[in-house]
Amino acid sequence: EQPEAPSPVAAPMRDLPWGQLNFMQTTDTHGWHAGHLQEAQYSADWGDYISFAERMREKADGLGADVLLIDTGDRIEGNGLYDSTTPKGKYLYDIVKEQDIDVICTGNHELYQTDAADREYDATVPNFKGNYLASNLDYIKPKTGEQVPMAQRYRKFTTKNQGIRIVAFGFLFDFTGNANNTVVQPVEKTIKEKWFQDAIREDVDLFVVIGHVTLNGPEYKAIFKAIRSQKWDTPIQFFGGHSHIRNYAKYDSKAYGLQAGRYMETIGWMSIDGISGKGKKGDPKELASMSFKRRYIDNNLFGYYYHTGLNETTFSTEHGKNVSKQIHAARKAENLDELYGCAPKDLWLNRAPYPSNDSLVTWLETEVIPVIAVKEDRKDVPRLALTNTGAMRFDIFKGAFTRDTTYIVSPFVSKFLYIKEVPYKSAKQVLKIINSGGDVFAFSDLEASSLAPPEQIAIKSATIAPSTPNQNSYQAGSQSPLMSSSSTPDLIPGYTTKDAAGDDGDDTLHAPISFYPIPNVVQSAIAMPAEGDPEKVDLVFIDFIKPWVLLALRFAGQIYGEQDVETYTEETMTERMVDWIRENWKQDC
Ligand SMILES: O=c1ccn([C@@H]2O[C@H](COP(=O)(O)O)[C@@H](O)[C@H]2O)c(=O)[nH]1
Repeated sequence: EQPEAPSPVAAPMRDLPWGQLNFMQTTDTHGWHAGHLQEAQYSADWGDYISFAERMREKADGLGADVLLIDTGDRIEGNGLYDSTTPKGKYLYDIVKEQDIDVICTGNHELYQTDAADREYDATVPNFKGNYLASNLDYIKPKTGEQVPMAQRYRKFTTKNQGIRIVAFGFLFDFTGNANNTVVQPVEKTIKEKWFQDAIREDVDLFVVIGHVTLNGPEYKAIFKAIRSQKWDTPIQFFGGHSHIRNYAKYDSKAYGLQAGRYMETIGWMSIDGISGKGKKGDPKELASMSFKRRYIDNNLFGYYYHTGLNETTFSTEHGKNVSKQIHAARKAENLDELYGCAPKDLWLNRAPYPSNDSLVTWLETEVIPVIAVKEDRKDVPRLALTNTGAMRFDIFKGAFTRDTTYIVSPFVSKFLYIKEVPYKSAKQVLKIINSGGDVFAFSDLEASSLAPPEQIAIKSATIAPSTPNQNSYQAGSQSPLMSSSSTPDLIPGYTTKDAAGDDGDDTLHAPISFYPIPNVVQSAIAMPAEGDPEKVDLVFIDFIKPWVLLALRFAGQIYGEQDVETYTEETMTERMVDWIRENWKQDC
């Protein structure tokens, strides 16, 4: 772990179930490869994860079992380690490549910006040659304009110890927000292609479908149906991503899906037993009693010690230690701990109700945007300024707000745009129309709900936890074996996942935390007349939501097009937010 990371947390644990074939999954890491430096529960870094994987593989060799590593994309955007450098990801690609990942694919974040997609093709694909799969994604070469597969479409391989024959695919959900140097082909279309139809007819022991795809979305349903149409009985293991949650799905008695959360908080663990290997047909009795089991591992060193049976002296491998050093050197070189201001209290993205004093969204809407959404030559013009809430990615904790925190909270490069002098009666309807996300958007490609943070895709209503101990009351110490909850009153707050297999998936017992839904967009009314409504306003909005704003305006009776939209600020919202923090928060925490 990084020297500045807090010590891991003592908590009751559940063991990992082992099978013939075991998987470890990361997804939506978003550059958090240094781990969480303000949360002890998730404080292990990518170097520790490398040590963990190496130790688990040693253990598997001893047991004659196999361990495969999976990563399902969105490795970038959302942390200073990626976003603070020029070019972005100056150190990240070399850090990520140190992990020995068996099957890896692309997320939507690798594709929003042209340069990020270029780097994916030029660095990550060759770094994981043969293991990087792009079943429905093409890249357009900048020099020739030639459209080529981003990486190979699928992979056929046999596991080392059990000789399990696998065909693996790597998908991306039907994403449409990609820059124009990539082409995402809808999954429904891809599964009709000859190469896919041939691949699902291969004689294998297991299909592994990884993807930056939610487990319960239409894409995996279609792939499951396609495979089952040819192989009614072959086991299928899906790995998902994108919605940032811990999740598990059952498609049938031999087809399951796992999704390992977000931001290096979770390492997903999946074990399969009763599978036929070494090309054997398998004992029908054994096959009938196949078992699929899952765990969500909290990413911290004490958990890693617990699961490997090792300790501070014996756990880390030289390789893992070197990668931790590499991360530390990168963080220092980029001065990621530079203090921008001291947050006076915790501000929660989803863990406090909106609106409320503890809501990060309320803070943005009422304190920050009214000050930063300003264009000097129009500063007195009444205006409505809108941003999507998904532009914010993480909570702000009381205390140091650093260069690193900036990108953790707001990594995007969006600027403010505006449409001049929009009739107020129409402009004021935009917020409501986008937030209700109703019929207006039903007939377009524009899902209004995708403007909120991704966690909200899966969780629609508030989950209110009974009062939990203060997070700051963490006690460092060693983790103890699982005991009944009545004998462990001091659980620390964290994930208490309920999924398709029940509520015993988390490796660490936590006290539950609350989750509150937030709107898709929020609005600040600025420089409004002291009395009455203005006739016209400038409608200011973050560039990411332009298509939604134009459509909502149309529904509100005003036809505007691209030609009517002008630049409002030269700086990004993130840059202006940092200026606000420097000016408004103390410098001495
Ligand atoms: O420029 C951008 C890009 C994305 N967003 C928000 O992020 C989510 C997607 O996040 P995932 O991690 O891929 O799930 C998108 O729906 C937007 O809400 C943004 O605000 N600006």
